Amino acid sequence: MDLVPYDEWRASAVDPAFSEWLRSLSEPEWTAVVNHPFAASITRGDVADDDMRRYLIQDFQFVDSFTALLGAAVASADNFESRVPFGRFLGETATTEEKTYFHRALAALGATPADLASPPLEPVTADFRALMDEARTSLDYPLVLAVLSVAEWSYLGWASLAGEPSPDNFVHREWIELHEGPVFRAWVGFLRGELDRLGPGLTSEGQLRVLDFFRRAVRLELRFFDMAAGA
Ligand SMILES: Cc1ncc(C[n+]2csc(CCO)c2C)c(N)n1
Repeated sequence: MDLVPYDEWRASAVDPAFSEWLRSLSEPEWTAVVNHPFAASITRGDVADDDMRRYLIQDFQFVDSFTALLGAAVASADNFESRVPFGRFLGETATTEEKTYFHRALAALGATPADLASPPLEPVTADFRALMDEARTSLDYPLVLAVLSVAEWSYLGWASLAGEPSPDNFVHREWIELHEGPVFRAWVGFLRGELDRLGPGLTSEGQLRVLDFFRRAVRLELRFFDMAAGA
């Protein structure tokens, strides 16, 4: 979508939230991520083991940089109240659930310890890690938020489309469960709320910089699923 400045867009928007400006200006890629055939295949539980293994091996490398970026959010947030949810998420999800899921799922798919420790990176994985490193080293809280929100909000998007029954295979079922439900929804709501709180007060250049990071992250999510689908 065209680059309409936030103040101009807000005047005629149904939902004038800053996060909604970021999302709607990231179309059509946003919708392509949420409705991606690979994600739909996860929700049906019919991704082939070889494809799921390749995706999760690359994603484990993604999650490593993502976890480092959560640390940058703790460090760069503008107040104590905001630091706490990042610290809680780091402790509860990133270091426990996600880690045990990856280890169990990749073992079940026949991956080796080397596949987890230092696999060859696909170009999109390297590019995504570079964007997260750029946000992390900027220590600019709205930029950190932009990249984190895309990762979490877009995953909530496809996982929310999962129907019943859940797949029997735990590799598929738990990957869906990690990305939906009330706790994950509240976490995404918190991230969006932070963007909505801070975005409107940025200069128009600052707002466009946040949009640039947001859009780059959305394009990388799309390329990541394309890679997983073997495209
Ligand atoms: C390419 C890619 N984008 C987003 C996510 C979503 N995600 C990343 S870390 C994390 C927290 C722990 O669940 C979540 C939900 C992903 N896994 N892979």
